[in-house]
Amino acid sequence: MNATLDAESTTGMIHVVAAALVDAEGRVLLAQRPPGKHLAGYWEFPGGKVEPGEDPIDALRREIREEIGVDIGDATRLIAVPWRYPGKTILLDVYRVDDFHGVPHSCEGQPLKWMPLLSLDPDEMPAADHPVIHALHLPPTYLVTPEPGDDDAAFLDRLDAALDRGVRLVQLRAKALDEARLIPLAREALRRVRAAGGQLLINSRFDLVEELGLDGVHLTAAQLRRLDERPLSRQRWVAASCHDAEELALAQKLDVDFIAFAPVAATASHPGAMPAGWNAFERFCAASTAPVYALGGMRQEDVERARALGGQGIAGISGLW
Ligand SMILES: Nc1nc2c([nH]c(=O)n2[C@@H]2O[C@H](COP(=O)(O)OP(=O)(O)OP(=O)(O)O)[C@@H](O)[C@H]2O)c(=O)[nH]1
Ligand SMILES: [Mg+2]
Repeated sequence: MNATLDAESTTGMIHVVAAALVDAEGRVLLAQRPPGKHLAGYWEFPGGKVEPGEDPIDALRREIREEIGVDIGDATRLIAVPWRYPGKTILLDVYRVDDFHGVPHSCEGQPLKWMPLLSLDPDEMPAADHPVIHALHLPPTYLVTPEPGDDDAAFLDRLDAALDRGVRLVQLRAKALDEARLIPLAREALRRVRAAGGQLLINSRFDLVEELGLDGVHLTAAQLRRLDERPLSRQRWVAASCHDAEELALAQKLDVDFIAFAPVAATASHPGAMPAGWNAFERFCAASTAPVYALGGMRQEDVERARALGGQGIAGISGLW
């Protein structure tokens, strides 16, 4: 269940590096864990334990050479998941590798298979890998719409412009609209987001997700306090906003798929809120098992910084709209 780790419990954590090796067709390589080992039979990302004093990237190169006989080029940080199994706590530190030399083959007798990114099946992978699947599916930017004003047509034009710029994950945040306006607006926004190959979540209103065929809900921190179980099936996204470690624990208890941590920097949309800063963002990402977007005062240029600190990317209202 909830695998949030506080500072004390991270001591004794086994640091495991693993590679999501992605080929030119967008397939990812999985290896089956051998009989008799921890989590035998599950399909995992190739990798293994970092040796004492070893640099994680060196460990990744070594493990990938030993296990599947390929040399890796650039490896980009994807997500590090702190996870507690009975009797064993790991930090599953996963890198995405699109650049590798050689044809992967089984060096230790383990079965290998290439899976299309969108067909990864959580049921056949270890629990610590479930957030990694999400991190592979989520884009680096997450657009949160501003409150629609009086002009729906102008709002939808701005949405189209964001989609044209490459935004693929959108949260419709329209808390002030009554249903007579909200429902048709959500339907039209969904049509446009889908036409661009994107996904649309709605703020708060999980009750509308199935009815409108939306891709999920984004919960407020207040909802995290009220709900006692995940409001939607695993087939839909459940995201949440968090401001501190206490809210992270609530989000993880509800098993949310990803998180927006706010406010990282000062933002015009929430002028009274005290920015938490990048150091707090990095600590929050390290404690979270779920992918985390930086929210609050973010601009496109901040994507790399957020990723370098262990985040999924940036979420934004004004900076992406
Ligand atoms: N490589 C890898 N390990 C994972 C993944 N997910 C996950 O929970 N693990 C766990 O992380 C640890 C990886 O360690 P490992 O590959 O070095 O070790 P092992 O258990 O195979 O055996 P060993 O101790 O004989 O080397 C195992 O406990 C494994 O169950 C994953 O996607 N890739
Ligand atoms: Mg291994």
